[in-house]
Amino acid sequence: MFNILIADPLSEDGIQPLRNADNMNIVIDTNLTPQELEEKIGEFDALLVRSQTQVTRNLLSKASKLKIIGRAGVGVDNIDLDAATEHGIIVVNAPNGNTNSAAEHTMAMIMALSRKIPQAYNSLKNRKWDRKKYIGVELKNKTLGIVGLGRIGAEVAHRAKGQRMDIIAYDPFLTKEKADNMGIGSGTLQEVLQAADFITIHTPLLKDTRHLLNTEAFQLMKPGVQIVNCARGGIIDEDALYEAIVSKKVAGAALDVFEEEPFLDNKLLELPEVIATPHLGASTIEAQESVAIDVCEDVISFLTVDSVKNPVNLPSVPRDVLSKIEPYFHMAEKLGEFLIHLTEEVVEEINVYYSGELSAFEVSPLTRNTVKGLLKRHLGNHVNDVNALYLAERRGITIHENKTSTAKGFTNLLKVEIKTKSEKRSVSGTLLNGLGPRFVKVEEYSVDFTPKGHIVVIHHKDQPGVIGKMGSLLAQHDINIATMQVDRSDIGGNAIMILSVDKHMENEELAILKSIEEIKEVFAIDL
Ligand SMILES: NC(=O)C1=CN([C@@H]2O[C@H](COP(=O)(O)OP(=O)(O)OC[C@H]3O[C@@H](n4cnc5c(N)ncnc54)[C@H](O)[C@@H]3O)[C@@H](O)[C@H]2O)C=CC1
Ligand SMILES: O=C(O)CCC(=O)C(=O)O
Repeated sequence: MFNILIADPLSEDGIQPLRNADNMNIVIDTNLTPQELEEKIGEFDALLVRSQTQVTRNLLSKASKLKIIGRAGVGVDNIDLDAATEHGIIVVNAPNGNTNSAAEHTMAMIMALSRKIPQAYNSLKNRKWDRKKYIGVELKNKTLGIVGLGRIGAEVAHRAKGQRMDIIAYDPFLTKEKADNMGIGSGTLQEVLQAADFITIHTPLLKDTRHLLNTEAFQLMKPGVQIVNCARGGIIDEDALYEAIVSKKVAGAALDVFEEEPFLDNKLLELPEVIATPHLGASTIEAQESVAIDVCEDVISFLTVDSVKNPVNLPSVPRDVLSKIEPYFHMAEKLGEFLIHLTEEVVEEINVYYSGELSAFEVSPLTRNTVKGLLKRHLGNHVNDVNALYLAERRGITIHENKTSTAKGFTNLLKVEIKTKSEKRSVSGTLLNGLGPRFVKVEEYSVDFTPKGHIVVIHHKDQPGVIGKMGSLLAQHDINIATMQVDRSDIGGNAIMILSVDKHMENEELAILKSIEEIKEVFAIDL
């Protein structure tokens, strides 16, 4: 049974997939104080939130069972992603479900701002019939500057064109060609700020976008510019905006989001030029249902079959690519698990080589699995796909991915190599159609065995009688050899023996093998 905590209000229809799934114990508690949440979080496998609950490093340090955080929405700035990654907790969001609603809300804000609708409404409510005070401006032929042309920014552009506005956008990923195809202009941030009559922000809140609109940015703008923020508080420096409005540089601002949320007081609200909503961009029945369904489906899928559609702290791999590389996941992990047992030294470097058909794919999930397998020996089950690379990096291990299209006789080959201060060890595996994974090389030796069960790797001198001695010693200890592979560098040179035996080899049994003069190294690996 998985315990799921829903800590912010989610659409009841949207959480139906969770209610319908087997083994899910759902607790809905949207009134927990941060302290209460900290006390409870240790019981839960999954946490579902919107933008209100702050998922801090401190909270995550108490979340000993937590495997997944679902953010029913886009922005994940209320979740400490680094801490989640370090704890091996996957974060998923719902990037598409509220795009329309946020774009529609932005358009509603632009129109309400341009015609001073909230101010006029308030005045009328106060029984004043004032037609002179609330003269607005048309949107037609005005320039809308869009900062951040992702999903929502692009939807706003389409809608604003319907209002016959001219659009100019800035986004680090916006090419001239893409802008031309959308029938909009593009420019640098400075050009957009200088050209626009209305400016709307649609970036995430990141280190680079914090206070993107600050005093210097306001100075670049046209006098009388109007500002809309339906993205995140903090992208606009609220003090600078306040000054820009008081000095009449900015004629008006429509804000759905604020530096501090929720709040009871904010000096911007004292200004008649400011209209505001309490973070309602995604607050529609459709958006709430859609984002809740998306995260619930990912939570179920993660807890039951370990796959997700919208990971935030894992690379997202297209479904068709995933279906091609998925069969290699198990082998990648086993290669790592096997290889780490061939050294007692500190690993400094991991090289993963993808050859043959594998080289055509996005393989980073396989590298993660390999590193997970490598680290598991010393870090246990605490290491997973989410934190494997982070944990390796923190230990100063460098990781390289290499690809070649030829696979030396195999259709696909995955080779993993580790380097320590004084050693270099490697193992290669291939996936045989219908036969599953086979390990085909250990260091320079050609072998062929299934990475399963109790494996013994023996480095020895190529000399008559070694195999016999070893076989009889194992027999004396009632250890049955199931399979045996032997290869050598040259006659009388170094050789390797890979045994698969029927039981786990105890240290004393390994010591007996090591006592054979021609045997140089023995490793026992349980896969
Ligand atoms: N008010 C509300 O209720 C809602 C707010 N949002 C906010 O809207 C934001 C945008 O959402 P989406 O469009 O879905 O995200 P998105 O990821 O599709 O688009 C964000 C765009 O911002 C661009 N960007 C990043 N840094 C930039 C910079 N320094 N200057 C210019 N552009 C930059 C990115 O390249 C990307 O194209 C989200 O981060 C979220 O915080 C989203 C939904 C509802
Ligand atoms: O959960 C909400 O209502 C806020 C939505 C939002 O801000 C987002 O998706 O980034």
